[in-house]
Amino acid sequence: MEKVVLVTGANSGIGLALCERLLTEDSQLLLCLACRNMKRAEDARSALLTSHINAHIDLLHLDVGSVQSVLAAAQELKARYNRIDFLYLNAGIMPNPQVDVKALFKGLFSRNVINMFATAEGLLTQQDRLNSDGLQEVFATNLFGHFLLIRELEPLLCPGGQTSRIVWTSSSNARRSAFSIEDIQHRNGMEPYSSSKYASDMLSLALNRHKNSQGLFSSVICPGLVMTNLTYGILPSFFWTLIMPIMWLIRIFTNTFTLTPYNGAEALHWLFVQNSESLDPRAKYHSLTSGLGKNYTQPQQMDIDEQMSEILYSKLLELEKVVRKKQSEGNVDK
Ligand SMILES: NC(=O)C1=CN([C@@H]2O[C@H](COP(=O)(O)OP(=O)(O)OC[C@H]3O[C@@H](n4cnc5c(N)ncnc54)[C@H](OP(=O)(O)O)[C@@H]3O)[C@@H](O)[C@H]2O)C=CC1
Ligand SMILES: CC(C)=CCC[C@@H](C)[C@H]1CC[C@H]2C3=C(CC[C@]12C)[C@@]1(C)CCC(=O)[C@@H](C)[C@@H]1CC3
Repeated sequence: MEKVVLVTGANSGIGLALCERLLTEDSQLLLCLACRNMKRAEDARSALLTSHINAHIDLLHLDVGSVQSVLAAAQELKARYNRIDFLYLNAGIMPNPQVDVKALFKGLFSRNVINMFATAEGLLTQQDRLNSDGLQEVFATNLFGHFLLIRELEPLLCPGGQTSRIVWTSSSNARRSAFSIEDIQHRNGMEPYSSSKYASDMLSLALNRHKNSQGLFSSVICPGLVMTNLTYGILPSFFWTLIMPIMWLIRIFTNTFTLTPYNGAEALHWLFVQNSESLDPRAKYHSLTSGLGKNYTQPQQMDIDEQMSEILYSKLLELEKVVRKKQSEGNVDK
């Protein structure tokens, strides 16, 4: 039976590279590209079809940052498919990033330099805003929209007698100290990206606890530092051009500088070919590239508190109720 695979944020960067790799791995795949911009989705589909002429590629309009769009997309998916084998939750944003140049230079001459290049700890802040649903945009896009999608797709993800898999594109930038259980949307801080990725790590653990018995397994990965639209948005383009040779040089010494989307998608692809029983729910699977350019995947234990992940899960369920109520009231008003 052909596998049904859905990828969010599939039209560029790591998501698009993943699609390319999945089609090479399994030509029978039924691949669905879930994107917020249909022109970009069409272009991605055409690009994939040039190297995989007979591939079965569907498109779906999905803005994960919008409650209404997630609910409509889920309805459409339930009409189209009777199960989903793999759900890759890859769409993500890092709006208005600011690099702390002083901390960068200080870090360059410290013993922490390798960790700084791997995680950007202490280097990055972002300016977030409220979206039209009244949610913080980074939280809504990177975490909550995906949570709502999972909840809506439960009938397709837990069909009974079969296993399904969820894979989150998280980050090594996910940090416990950037997250507060009192402020899960990160309304009050300057590191919404780090907070949202830490929340996705915790949610994955909670999902495993609640859903493994129904055949649903969740994992998280970090693609390493990859040059994509997201990273190009962090510094002016002339600066990237200037430091690109340095980046490739650093790559010889740090395996986390995967740099290309193909390399960054390594752990996502690796998980596709693993059995669900062999997965560790507490591990983050890292895409790594050696100095000689060899790709591999390595698990690393996550710094997660079981109890806090359970509280986060309950808070997300509560928020789900609130947004659903708001949504149905909005529909009645129309
Ligand atoms: N690049 C890196 O070094 C790292 C990236 N990551 C994570 O990898 C994932 C992919 O990012 P990357 O490939 O780097 O960057 P890209 O910007 O190339 O890809 C992000 C994708 O997400 C889509 N997207 C953004 N917002 C929404 C939305 N509201 N609804 C639907 N789709 C949306 C984008 O669509 P559109 O083209 O329309 O904007 C795009 O297809 C992200 O989750 C990111 O956090 C993690 C660690 C490191
Ligand atoms: C090479 C020199 C001299 C400067 C570049 C410095 C930073 C711009 C760069 C250092 C570490 C990078 C990094 C990311 C972005 C760019 C850096 C801050 C990420 C935060 C990108 C998104 C992620 O999710 C992380 C895993 C990356 C971690 C490292």
